[in-house]
Amino acid sequence: MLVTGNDILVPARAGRYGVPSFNTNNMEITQAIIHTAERLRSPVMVQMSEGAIKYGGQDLANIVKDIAGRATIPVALHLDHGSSYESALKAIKMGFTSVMIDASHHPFEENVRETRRVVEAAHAMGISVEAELGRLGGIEEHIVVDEKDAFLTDPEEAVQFIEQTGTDYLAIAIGTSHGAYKGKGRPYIDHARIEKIAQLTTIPLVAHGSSGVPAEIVGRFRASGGEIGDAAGIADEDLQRATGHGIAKVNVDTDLRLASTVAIREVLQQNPKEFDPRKVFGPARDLMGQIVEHKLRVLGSVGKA
Ligand SMILES: O=C(COP(=O)(O)O)N(O)CCCOP(=O)(O)O
Ligand SMILES: [Zn+2]
Repeated sequence: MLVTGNDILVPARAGRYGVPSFNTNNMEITQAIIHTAERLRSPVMVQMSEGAIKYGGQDLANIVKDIAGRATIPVALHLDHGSSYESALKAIKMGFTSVMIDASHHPFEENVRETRRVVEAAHAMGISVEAELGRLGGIEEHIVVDEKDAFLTDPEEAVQFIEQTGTDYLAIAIGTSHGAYKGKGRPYIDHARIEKIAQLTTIPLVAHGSSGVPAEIVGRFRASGGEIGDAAGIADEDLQRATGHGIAKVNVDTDLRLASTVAIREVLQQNPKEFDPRKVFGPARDLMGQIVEHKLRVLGSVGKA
């Protein structure tokens, strides 16, 4: 059933498990996410960025809402990285049940103002809100403190921000970053910072940039003709530690992108005569389903629905 983000994330924070929020850009990705979560009795969030809305629009939102609405598990449709009040309102009109306003690149006061505006409007319509404080970016473990503090989320500021905005959940910068290159080797995650923020706050916390970029998928990506550099993702153990300390929403996009591309490349390479799209997109859906299953198990949300 289609629910709000709070319906999923408040229990997750209380239960000290994480719920993945997977990005979607088409029907097969959406099916892989929701059908796998339903099979494993897990709540799940499906998110569309502004790029996905540009690409699939109301058609794609309707596919997500329809599959979510018929599912027997809680599913939220979330706007990822909404860049403005207008973008958040547009998503709510499209039927999203959770919206992010990402004003983290603005100074604190402006971020508060922008976020509070969206919170007031969204709450009036029963929609949950995610905001962001601090800026994503991989950090090298040896990085000097003041530089690291320059963009990681300050725990005291987080308390102020939540009080002043009323946001339902908060994306925090803790060393993760978007994409396939999250640092040299195992990215450094500032667990002390997560635990400090969790001690001072009660709302669900969000980790962006949480794809694992599994070596096996990267190897198959290369073997099937893909070009990718020194890719690295977030270790499962880091996610498990973080979800035990307040992280309730875990964003994953890159892993699904890599898996779908690997499956498509492999099918076309091994079957040069193939041109039935179902024979190409079907295996992509299956491999993405395996990625979804792994994440649900790592984050501990299996059986929570
Ligand atoms: O946190 C993440 C993804 O993290 P990941 O790269 O580690 O999967 N996201 O919010 C996904 C952002 C996707 O935006 P766009 O559709 O514009 O490319
Ligand atoms: Zn993100």
